[in-house]
Amino acid sequence: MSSTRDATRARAVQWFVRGGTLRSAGRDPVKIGIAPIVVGRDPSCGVVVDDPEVSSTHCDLRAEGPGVLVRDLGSKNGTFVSTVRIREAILTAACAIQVGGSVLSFEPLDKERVDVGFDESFGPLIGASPRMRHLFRLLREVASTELSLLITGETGTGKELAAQAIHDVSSRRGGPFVVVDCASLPGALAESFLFGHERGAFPGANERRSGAFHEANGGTIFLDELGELPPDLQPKLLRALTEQKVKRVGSRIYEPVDVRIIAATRRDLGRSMNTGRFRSDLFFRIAQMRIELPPLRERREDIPLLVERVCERLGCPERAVEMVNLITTTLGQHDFPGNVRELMNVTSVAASLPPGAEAIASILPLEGGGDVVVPTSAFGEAKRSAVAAFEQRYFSELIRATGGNVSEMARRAGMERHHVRMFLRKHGLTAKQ
Ligand SMILES: Nc1ncnc2c1ncn2[C@@H]1O[C@H](COP(=O)(O)OP(=O)(O)OP(=O)(O)O)[C@@H](O)[C@H]1O
Repeated sequence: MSSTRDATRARAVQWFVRGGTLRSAGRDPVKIGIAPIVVGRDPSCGVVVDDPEVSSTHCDLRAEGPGVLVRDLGSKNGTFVSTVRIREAILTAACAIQVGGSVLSFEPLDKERVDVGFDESFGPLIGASPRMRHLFRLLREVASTELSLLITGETGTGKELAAQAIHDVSSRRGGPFVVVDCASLPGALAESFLFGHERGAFPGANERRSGAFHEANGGTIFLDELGELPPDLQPKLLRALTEQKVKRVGSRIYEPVDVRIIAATRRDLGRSMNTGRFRSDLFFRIAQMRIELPPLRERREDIPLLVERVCERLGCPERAVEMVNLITTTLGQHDFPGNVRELMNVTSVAASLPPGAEAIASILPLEGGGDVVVPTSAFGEAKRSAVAAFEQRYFSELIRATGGNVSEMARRAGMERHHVRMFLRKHGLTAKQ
């Protein structure tokens, strides 16, 4: 470990999580560990509840540090913990969980130490937190299999990077890695884009074309934003995955393809399944293994390592200590909605200014600017007004720093352009100066 790292990072800690046991009538108890267990009516769920009032994917449970996190997945009739309807809750004591007309009983287990290993990277992904180190171990294990994977996580958590890294160490690394953004599939041509077409299949189809699945033959196809896949394509994709064969538009012949699927989504697909937007059979076919990339705010221990990496990349490793101190003190409470992308952008901008420059402080998304908090109003109200003041300052400063260029603002903030515009509208700010 380098001296810079010694100076900026705490040493590795062990990770303790507290799981539990879930019992349902007539079934063996199920142990809840770090991997999420879905409760629902769908036969592929980890805990199947045969009750018409239970949604196909009703809720899920997984072990976290303090206890078991239970989340309702947008079920029709709700999830209740000891008669209280919840969206999510941490269970630390024995309780009853009601789903539809059925009651499951939960019992916590003692805390268990999770073997997280010492690797602080997997390909280009880095992280020092126990959660990320545990994930790197998991990624290494699944990379050597042929399982299809679903990677979930907020924007900027490294989903695409993880998919590419898995491909790069898998036995398919000699083959292609083809990225398909399901959110921008070209309308009526989406099927042809994925599976190809025959000459004359539709107006403008002047020649026979291969699709993304043909291009990925022998390699990996990465389906980004899977939740946006148009509903009419979902059964066709399911068939392609199940049979490992695809049919070009305008053809009757199924051609074999040898492709591994990795998909990613920011959208909560549990909710999409319950509203009928996403097919549960396709979900369970793709999510043979699920990988969840945690938001940066839940693994702040990663910040120093990521900041160091940016300084190294920019060719100024000697500024790592200064940057880590600056960012951890100034952004200690910041939620990082743009996650690692946002942190890396903020660090790059700050490190590109001369040491000690006053401008550094002004480009950081300051947390209330160090204002003294006087608790004169209720917490919720005080927090709302502090957040609103922060947003106002952050976006005003961003307009100033970028000359009002929305694409640049989105890049620096680690957000989509439409989110930037939403904040500008909310605070009556105008982009172009
Ligand atoms: N753990 C990490 N280590 C190093 N770099 C990371 C890590 N996580 C994210 N990044 C960086 O953050 C940026 C965003 O990563 P990526 O595009 O993989 O995120 P994503 O989750 O796919 O985002 P989106 O949902 O917005 O497409 C990239 O520049 C990537 O290099």
